[in-house]
Amino acid sequence: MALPIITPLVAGNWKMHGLLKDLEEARHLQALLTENPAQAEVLLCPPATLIHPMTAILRGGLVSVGAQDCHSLEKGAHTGDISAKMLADLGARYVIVGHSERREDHNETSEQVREKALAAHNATLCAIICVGETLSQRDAGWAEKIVLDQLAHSVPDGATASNTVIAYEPIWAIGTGRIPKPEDVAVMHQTIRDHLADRFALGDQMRILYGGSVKASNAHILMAVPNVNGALVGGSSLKALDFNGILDAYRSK
Ligand SMILES: O=C(CO)COP(=O)(O)O
Repeated sequence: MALPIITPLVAGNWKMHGLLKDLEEARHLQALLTENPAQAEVLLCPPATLIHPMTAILRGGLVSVGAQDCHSLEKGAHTGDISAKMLADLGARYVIVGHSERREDHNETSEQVREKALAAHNATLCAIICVGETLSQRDAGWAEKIVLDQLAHSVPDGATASNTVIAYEPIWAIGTGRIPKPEDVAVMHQTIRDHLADRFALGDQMRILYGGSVKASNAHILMAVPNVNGALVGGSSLKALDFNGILDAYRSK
């Protein structure tokens, strides 16, 4: 059977970095991509404060804008929270949910992540649902079991290849400069693919991103692993030149 053609997604997660002046990096990235396009969809997820001005700068270009979290309800008395509908209203097209930093900092459970992903779908946003194991879980040989459990509870039943992206981010690789062996990435992404293909009609076409210390120097290796359909990038997405270097993995030589 022929393999489905999947358009890769390379997404930058700015986390809690970025002031108005840093929108210059988004503008620069857009210019670099226009000059030398990549065979991938490109996305920046800045802090909520920058979503609206960033969409204004990037309108009509090759870089989309997303958010880093949303509330599971559409509106209500939830001081400080932002709904998926509000993010869509600002021009966001994607929202990251269940990042390990939110699972840790805000005690988010997989069930809450699933509710957020559903809210994203209802607001016509694509949910980037994050999963990943800690180092002690990997060392104990539990990595696949942990990730399968997160997938079972975090990915809502209505997920499709167009409204959902999975990001596998081993927690011990985030911000550490350490990356898993490509063969370990291959095993985990195959495990995720099998789960998606079993559960969803077009699960074989859902994008599965790798995240954790992706940079220009390792992107070619990581992006060539089977079932890796792009990257979720933290630190190396903050500077246009660094992020553009990662996109070289999706440019012809
Ligand atoms: O958490 C990440 C992206 O969501 C990865 O962060 P780093 O690329 O900085 O390791």
